[in-house]
Amino acid sequence: MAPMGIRLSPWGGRVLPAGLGVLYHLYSGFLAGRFSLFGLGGEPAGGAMPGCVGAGRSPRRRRGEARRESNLLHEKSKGKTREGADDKMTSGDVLSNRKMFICSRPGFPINTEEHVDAADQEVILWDHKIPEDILKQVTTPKEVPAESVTVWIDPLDATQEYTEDLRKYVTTMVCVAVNGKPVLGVIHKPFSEYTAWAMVDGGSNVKARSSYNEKTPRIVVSRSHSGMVKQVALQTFGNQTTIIPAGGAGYKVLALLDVPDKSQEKADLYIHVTYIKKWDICAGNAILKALGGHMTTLSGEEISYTGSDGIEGGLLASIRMNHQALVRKLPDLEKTGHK
Ligand SMILES: Nc1ncnc2c1ncn2[C@@H]1O[C@H](COP(=O)(O)O)[C@@H](OP(=O)(O)O)[C@H]1O
Ligand SMILES: [Mg+2]
Repeated sequence: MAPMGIRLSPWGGRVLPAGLGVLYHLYSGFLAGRFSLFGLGGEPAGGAMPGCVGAGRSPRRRRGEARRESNLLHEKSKGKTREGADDKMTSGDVLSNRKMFICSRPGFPINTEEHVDAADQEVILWDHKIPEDILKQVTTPKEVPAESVTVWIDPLDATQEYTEDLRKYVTTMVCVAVNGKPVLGVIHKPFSEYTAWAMVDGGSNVKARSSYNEKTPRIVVSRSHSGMVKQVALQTFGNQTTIIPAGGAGYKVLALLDVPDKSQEKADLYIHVTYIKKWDICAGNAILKALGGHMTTLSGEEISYTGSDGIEGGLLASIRMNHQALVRKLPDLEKTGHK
């Protein structure tokens, strides 16, 4: 098939093809290729690029890796979080955001972490072919009205850790929500080239582990936006509980799953107590939901992926556990002053 532009208008309001398009890019090496260019700081390898697949395998990728080794990240602060931490951004965030936005531009509202110039006319070429291994997994195609779809993109999760060269925490994420409910999530680890995806009532390439420790769980928490999470975890589950500080919301959801990547730590629960943005959590929420798990606020409310960018009520993620029983165990953060 001749290469086509990335505009997905031919797909109309069908969420399945839009989601599969995202998967296509991940599997084709697109994101890995773009990520390797993060150190370049200037123009990404666009223009004559033969397509998303080619980008993943080009000599530019090797040059980009060399630059990454030299630490040319063009790090800056976008401002402060509510808790006063630097809200960091690098050229990696910007370049990844631009490529993911353009490559996913389907005519739906897209919420991305970084700003995209509306006048940016770059065209990414791809042939709209979905690999067989993905197609055969998606068992129940769905058609939904375009107005009900929102897409959330986190072009580089764990930016703080990326600036510290803690690459194992870094992911890129895409999520499709329908009527605010997370339906399709993709979490990609560009530095180990591992991708997890799952679609609610559809397919997945990742599963839950066979057992979890509900009584004295290992709890994965933020290392850079922790707030009072350790106190909350220990107060709820006792001093025997193991706390695993880690970067990135994508990494922390993967910690709950059966992920073959060697650099991935394993945990039984993911708890976050401070404010967090929806592009950080939508993909993980969709994957957990598709696999029978849960991601809610700390008071057990479902998170709606429409409207505001962030959530105030903290986060509890679990799989193969009695989620509502866990919610009941947690203290009321407003009352205990742990917020
Ligand atoms: N209090 C807060 N305010 C704003 N963003 C927050 C936050 N707590 C966590 N996040 C964001 O959520 C993601 C996971 O955080 P953490 O690693 O601390 O668990 C990071 O996303 P980015 O790296 O995409 O900015 C981080 O910036
Ligand atoms: Mg993020």
